[in-house]
Amino acid sequence: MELKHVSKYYGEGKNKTAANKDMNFEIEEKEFTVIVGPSGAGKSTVLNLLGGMDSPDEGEIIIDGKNIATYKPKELTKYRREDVGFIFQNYNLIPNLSAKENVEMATEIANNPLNPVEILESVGLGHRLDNFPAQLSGGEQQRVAIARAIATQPKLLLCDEPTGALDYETGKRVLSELHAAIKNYNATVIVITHNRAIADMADRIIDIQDASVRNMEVNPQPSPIEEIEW
Ligand SMILES: Nc1ncnc2c1ncn2[C@@H]1O[C@H](COP(=O)(O)OP(=O)(O)OP(=O)(O)O)[C@@H](O)[C@H]1O
Repeated sequence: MELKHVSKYYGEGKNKTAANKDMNFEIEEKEFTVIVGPSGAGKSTVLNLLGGMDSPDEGEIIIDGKNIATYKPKELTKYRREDVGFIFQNYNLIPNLSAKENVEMATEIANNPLNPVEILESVGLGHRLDNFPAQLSGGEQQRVAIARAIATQPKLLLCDEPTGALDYETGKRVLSELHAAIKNYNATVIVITHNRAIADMADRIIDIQDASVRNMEVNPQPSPIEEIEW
């Protein structure tokens, strides 16, 4: 995928600010990419653009040879539903649905979904199928969110601070499950993080500052997750 001269503005007149300004980068398929940068730099904005939750004001976003920046709302909905999985810091589960029902929310509208029970078992939650989010730990809730996101095998897994609310060990487990999606079904994974240590496990590190790409590095030897410490 490639971003070419992407800009996104918020506000009008003298309040107009660029959340993304002439943003350019490329990501190869099946890579684990980490986006780092200070608060307010424009990381979530670019993730939302990649996920078709919003459209840029300028530039092109090329995914699988298609420029999604030109998509109409209906095409964007289809793209989000079929090609993208989202993971958020605060899990975003539906409180009054069980773990299994939360995953079924995604699989019921998908074309080739995995089995919700099997996918929950694969993230170690086979014994938690009927529990509600409030009955689960933070790490367990995030693993339900991962199960929900990967149950439709999206090409693109977009994660906004997925370990931000988790302790060290649980954070590592969540990262390892996100990484497994690359091997398991050829996903491309992009993770926003404030934790630069996570960059050691990435194939690619994109550093965003002041709404633009400050630096991009390809990591020739990503470390196994078990070896990363922070
Ligand atoms: N919906 C919006 N309306 C107005 N301004 C916005 C909106 N979304 C983002 N911004 C502004 O755009 C800039 C970039 O925000 P963004 O959320 O992308 O940063 P971020 O790097 O993800 O920050 P953080 O690490 O704190 O989440 C900020 O100045 C923010 O205030």
